[in-house]
Amino acid sequence: MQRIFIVGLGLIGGSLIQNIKFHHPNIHITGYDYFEKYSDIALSMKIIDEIAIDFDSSASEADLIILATPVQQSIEYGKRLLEINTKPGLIVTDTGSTKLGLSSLESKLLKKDIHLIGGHPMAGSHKSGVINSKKHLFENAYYVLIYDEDENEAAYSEVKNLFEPTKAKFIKMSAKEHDYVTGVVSHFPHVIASSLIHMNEENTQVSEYVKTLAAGGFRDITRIASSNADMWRDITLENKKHLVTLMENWIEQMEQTKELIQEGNPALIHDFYQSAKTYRDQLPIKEQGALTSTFDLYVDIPDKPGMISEVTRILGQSHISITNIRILEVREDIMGALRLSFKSSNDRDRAIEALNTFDTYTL
Ligand SMILES: NC(=O)C1=CN([C@@H]2O[C@H](COP(=O)(O)OP(=O)(O)OC[C@H]3O[C@@H](n4cnc5c(N)ncnc54)[C@H](O)[C@@H]3O)[C@@H](O)[C@H]2O)C=CC1
Ligand SMILES: O=C(O)C(=O)Cc1ccc(O)cc1
Repeated sequence: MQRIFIVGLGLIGGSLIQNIKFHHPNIHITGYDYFEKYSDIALSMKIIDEIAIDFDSSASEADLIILATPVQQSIEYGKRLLEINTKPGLIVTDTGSTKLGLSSLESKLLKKDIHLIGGHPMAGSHKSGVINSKKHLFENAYYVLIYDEDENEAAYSEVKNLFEPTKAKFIKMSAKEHDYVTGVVSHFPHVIASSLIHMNEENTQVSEYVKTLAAGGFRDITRIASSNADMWRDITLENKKHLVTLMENWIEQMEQTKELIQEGNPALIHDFYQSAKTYRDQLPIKEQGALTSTFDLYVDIPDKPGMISEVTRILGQSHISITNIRILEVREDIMGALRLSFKSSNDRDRAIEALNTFDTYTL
């Protein structure tokens, strides 16, 4: 493979291409973004070799195209490929959070000797843009790959081999199953997170403290409401059918929950929380997944002077970089916890070892 064309130089496109550039410096990478400034940034970061003048000319020279734009834009580019001249055996993959729309073009593209392998790296962040991209972003995350046609098997292996150094865990799935599952685990929770924020804002009319006291758990559960609205508009439109069904289920469940609260039976209310806790506690949350993008480590620190600098000193001595540090729940009379973020699981493992005189834990 000699030439890759990446369309959409944002968080995901930027991260993927950084990884490819690092492991395959000889592959020529052309980049294109709707906003010129993002192409300029990507060029200055040296993660692309050249900025495309337009989609058509760079697409016609490419051996592999990566579509990393909001999903509806990627579908438009997929359709455009049916209209223009492309190299024989061209491979196309995307990074979109929904898969059915683009994958429905697979057989048409195949007739033009274009091999579509849908892709969805199930890792990311509420932060967008090439500036936040990093080559480790997909380490240990699930990466869904999608194709239907037997003739696309070789292209599937090629895409998988190219992305293997990301250290993602590849799963092959149908587009239909993918859109249903991600609707449940990712898209619908985004709707709820944004709705909770709207609810908070409406209630500030009753008391301003609703905003002031919105910390801790409320911030955790609504973090993803800070995501890019263009991206979530497209995901919502593309996965509308599942989202409407999930919303109906949710409304029904909320009705039952309302009755549970109105009835006020302590044992049943306890069971409501306990059964949720039991199920959540056995989710595979230790692994990097769609809900985490950094490798966090919690360190218990006695509330006495110098403990935080002691932790950072030990890590510094062991040459382990911290990407973020946050102090949680430190009050005068209790132990505090430090949340340290690392860029890879390896760094976190080394930190656990280096901090062996402290109690450390991961969630
Ligand atoms: N953010 C996340 O956590 C994840 C996002 N995805 C998917 O990856 C894709 C990209 O998402 P991000 O990188 O997060 O978004 P982003 O907003 O960071 O980057 C998207 C880039 O595409 C550019 N763009 C928009 N329309 C364009 C067009 N018509 N032509 C060329 N460039 C265009 C934007 O200017 C932007 O630079 C989306 O389809 C999203 O659903 C997948 C996994 C995780
Ligand atoms: O910010 C988060 O934790 C996310 O939810 C990241 C994310 C966003 C979109 C995807 O398709 C997959 C992962």
